[in-house]
Amino acid sequence: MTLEVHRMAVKRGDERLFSDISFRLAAGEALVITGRNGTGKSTLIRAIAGLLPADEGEAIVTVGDAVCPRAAEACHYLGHRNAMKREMSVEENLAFWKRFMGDFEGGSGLEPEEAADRLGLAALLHLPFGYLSAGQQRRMAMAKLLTAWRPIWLLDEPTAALDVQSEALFADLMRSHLAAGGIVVAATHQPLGLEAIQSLVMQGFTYQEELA
Ligand SMILES: Nc1ncnc2c1ncn2[C@@H]1O[C@H](COP(=O)(O)OP(=O)(O)OP(=O)(O)O)[C@@H](O)[C@H]1O
Repeated sequence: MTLEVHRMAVKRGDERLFSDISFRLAAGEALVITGRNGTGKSTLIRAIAGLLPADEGEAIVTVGDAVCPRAAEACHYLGHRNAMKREMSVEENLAFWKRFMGDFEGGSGLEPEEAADRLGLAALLHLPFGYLSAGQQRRMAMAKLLTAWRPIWLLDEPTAALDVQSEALFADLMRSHLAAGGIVVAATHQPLGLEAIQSLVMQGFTYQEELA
């Protein structure tokens, strides 16, 4: 499979934040988006996820020779916020996301217990999400990625609030995802611990692309 972002431009309000953003990733490849605050990293991730309209250009997902009619359906978005209900238990939150997201063709997600276990937090499944520490909450949000198979992970500052061990755990999860034929696009100010990743530096209205 491939993810191709073709000459994308996005406006917020009346202002065009960036234009002519293009890149192509194949199965097993990762891209890190960096750049100063406010240059549009989150906006680009959200536009690829289909959560914001592109002013120009588009994200195209192909599986084999076929173009996916709705690219967003191949994507799993993890934003700044964890997107979990504080009053519901961790298990209920993960079960909701599993049902809501569903699996994309070619894979199947884990049960909530197993996903939480992968993040080393199975013992907290019965607790309301709001009782967890900030780092535990972020790890549970990562468990969400495992409950439904979506080949393209779109991650916005995924490792914020994580300790060193959790960062390493998440790097392992990303490596497994890539090894299973997934694609990772991450906006981050911190190193992700992945080898041989592509890099896109947002520079406001212009940008430069380089291979790390
Ligand atoms: N709804 C909106 N209307 C107008 N401008 C907006 C809106 N939402 C965001 N912006 C502006 O768009 C710009 C890009 O925001 P974005 O969150 O994409 O930046 P970022 O590169 O991810 O920043 P950071 O590194 O701080 O997370 C910012 O200047 C922000 O103020």
